[in-house]
Amino acid sequence: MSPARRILIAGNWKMNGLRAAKSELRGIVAGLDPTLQSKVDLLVCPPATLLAGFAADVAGSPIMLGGQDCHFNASGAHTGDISPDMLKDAGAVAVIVGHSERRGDHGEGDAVVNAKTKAAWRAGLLPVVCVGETLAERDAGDAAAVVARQIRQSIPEGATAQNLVVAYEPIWAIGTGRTPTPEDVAQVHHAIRAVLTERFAAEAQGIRILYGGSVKPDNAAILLAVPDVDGALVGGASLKAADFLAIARAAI
Ligand SMILES: O=C(CO)COP(=O)(O)O
Repeated sequence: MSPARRILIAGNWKMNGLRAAKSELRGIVAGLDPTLQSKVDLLVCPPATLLAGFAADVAGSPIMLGGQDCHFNASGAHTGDISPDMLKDAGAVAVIVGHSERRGDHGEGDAVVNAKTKAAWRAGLLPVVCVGETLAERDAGDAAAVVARQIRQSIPEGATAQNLVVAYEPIWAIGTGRTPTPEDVAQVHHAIRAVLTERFAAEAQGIRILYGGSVKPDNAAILLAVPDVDGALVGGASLKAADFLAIARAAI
């Protein structure tokens, strides 16, 4: 972690959470002590159905809300899709794009992720662009190369330290309880920083790169201490306020 980059702990609730889950959000708001607030940014990405209802609960707190995906158009005939402008209108300040579950379940390639990133920018949202290799790619020794290619193709020109967050999520580590070694995480994050530097020069030093994939309270400190890891994108463990806060505390 460079002191120039503020730690970001983001929770991706995925397709989990009914209105009653508001109690967890309230638990996060209540658990934010001054030390945590001064050192860590917190982002909660609930299902889109909960965003507008959650906005009132985070008002006046530094907790940010985000969407989990967006369409690349601002509006139009796209049944079932949600535009970045709609997310913003509902209270989001950020949006996850290119999550491997979107890439896998919905066939979204780098070009679509690139278009969604631009759409997020147009709406004034902070995109969290996800990249990560499959187990076969990791076993073939291609993890860094695959991720570098995704970074080159998924991130449009014009990225800055303020308008982009990258999340490295090895697909085989998501929801499995398996994580890469700190050395493996360091190698891929270093490769990501190198490609960002090649493309965005000095701006790259300020772009936050999160690690995601089976981050839990008991492994968070080790993962967050890895060089070039500037925070975490947390799935399952973000659903409980106590776990999410424990991960955030492990970062400081
Ligand atoms: O995909 C993830 C976050 O976007 C990671 O999920 P888990 O933390 O449940 O492995």
